[in-house]
Amino acid sequence: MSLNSVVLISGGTGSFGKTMVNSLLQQGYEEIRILSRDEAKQEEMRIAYSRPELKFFIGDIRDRNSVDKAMKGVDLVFHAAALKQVPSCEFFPLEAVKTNILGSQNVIDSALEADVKSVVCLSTDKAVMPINAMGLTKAMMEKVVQAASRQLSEGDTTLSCVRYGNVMCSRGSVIPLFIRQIKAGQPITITEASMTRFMLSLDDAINLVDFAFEHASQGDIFIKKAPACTVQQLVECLLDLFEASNPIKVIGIRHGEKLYETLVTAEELRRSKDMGDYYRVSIDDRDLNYSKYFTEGAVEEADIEDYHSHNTHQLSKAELKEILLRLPEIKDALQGDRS
Ligand SMILES: O=c1ccn([C@@H]2O[C@H](COP(=O)(O)OP(=O)(O)O[C@H]3O[C@H](CO)[C@H](O)[C@H](O)[C@H]3O)[C@@H](O)[C@H]2O)c(=O)[nH]1
Repeated sequence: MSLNSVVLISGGTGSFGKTMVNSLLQQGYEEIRILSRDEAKQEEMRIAYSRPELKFFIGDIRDRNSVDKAMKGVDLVFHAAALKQVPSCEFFPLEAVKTNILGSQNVIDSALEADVKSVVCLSTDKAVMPINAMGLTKAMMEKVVQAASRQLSEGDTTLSCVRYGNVMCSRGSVIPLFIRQIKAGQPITITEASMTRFMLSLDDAINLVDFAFEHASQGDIFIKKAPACTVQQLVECLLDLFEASNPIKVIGIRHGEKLYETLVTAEELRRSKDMGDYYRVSIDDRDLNYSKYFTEGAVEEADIEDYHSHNTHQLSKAELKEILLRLPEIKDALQGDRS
C-alpha cells in the first residue's frame, strides 16, 4: 500500500489501535485517522504523540453519520472498535449487538460508499462456536462482512476479517490484573486453573492485519496460529518472574467463559489454505442453488479436528517466561520493582 494512503482506525485509542498507530507512523504513512468515542483518551493520545499525521474524529460506529464524516477520502480501514469484555457483554447483550453487529455494518456501508480500497475487521477466537454475547456478536460481524463481500467483485472495496486469540497485556485483560495483584500483595484470582487461552503479542496481532491487507480476497478470514497455556501456568510464571509468593484464590469460571477457545473449526479448515504462520479461510462462494454444484467429496476430511487452545502447541514454562519477558509492560513492571 502506498504511504500516501489515508488510513482510518475505528477504536484507535485502545491497546490495539495504539500499536497500529505506532506501526503506521514507523512505516511513514502520511495520514492516520482515529475514530473513537472517548474525547479524554483522544486528548491524551494527541498530547502523547503530538504528530501532524494523526487526525482525531469523535464519533460512534453506531452513528452512521459520524462514521461517514471520518470516512471521506480514506483508502484503508482497520475496524477495531468493539465491545469486547466477555462478562460485561453478558449483562448488556443488546449493547454488543448495537456496536459489534450494527456498528460494523455501518463501517462497511460507509466504506463501500466512500470507495475505500480495503477494510480489515478485527474478530476473535470467541466468535468461533460462540457461547457468550461478545463472541456471538463478533460471529455475526464476520457473517455481515462475508454477506457484504458476496455482493462485491474484483476492483470493489475488499472486505476481510482477522481472527486471533488473547492479546497479552491488552487493556482490561488478565496479565495486567495479575501484575497489580502481585504488586499489591493481594491474592491472585484464578477462575479455573486448567483453562487454556491462545497467547499472542500485540505485534503478532498487528502483523496479522498487515498480512490481511497484503493478501486479502473478498470475504477472507485470516487466522494467526498461536501457542497456548493454562491460567495456572501463567500465574506460576508471573510469580517466578516477580519473585513473589501471593496466595491463590479460585473464583470460578465467569459468565460466558469457555474452558478452551477454538480459532478455526474443522469445517473451516476444510476450505482453508495453510500459509505457514497463518490460515486463510475463504468464503463459500456458492449461491443458494446448491443443486447446480457437484463435488466428489473427500472421506479423509472427516478426520480433520478443530484448531483450539487445548490441541495447539502448549507453552512450556521456559517458553512462556521468555515471551512474557519480551513484553514492554512486564519489563516496565519488573523495572519498577528493582528501582
Ligand atoms: O481474575 C481473573 C480474570 C481472568 N482469568 C482467566 O484468565 C484468562 C484470560 O482472561 P482475560 O479476561 O484476559 O481474557 P478473556 O479470554 O476473557 O477475553 C479476552 O480475550 C479475547 C480474545 O480471545 C478478547 O480479546 C477479549 O476482549 C478479552 O477480554 C481466562 O481464562 C480467564 O478465565 C483469571 O484466571 N482470573
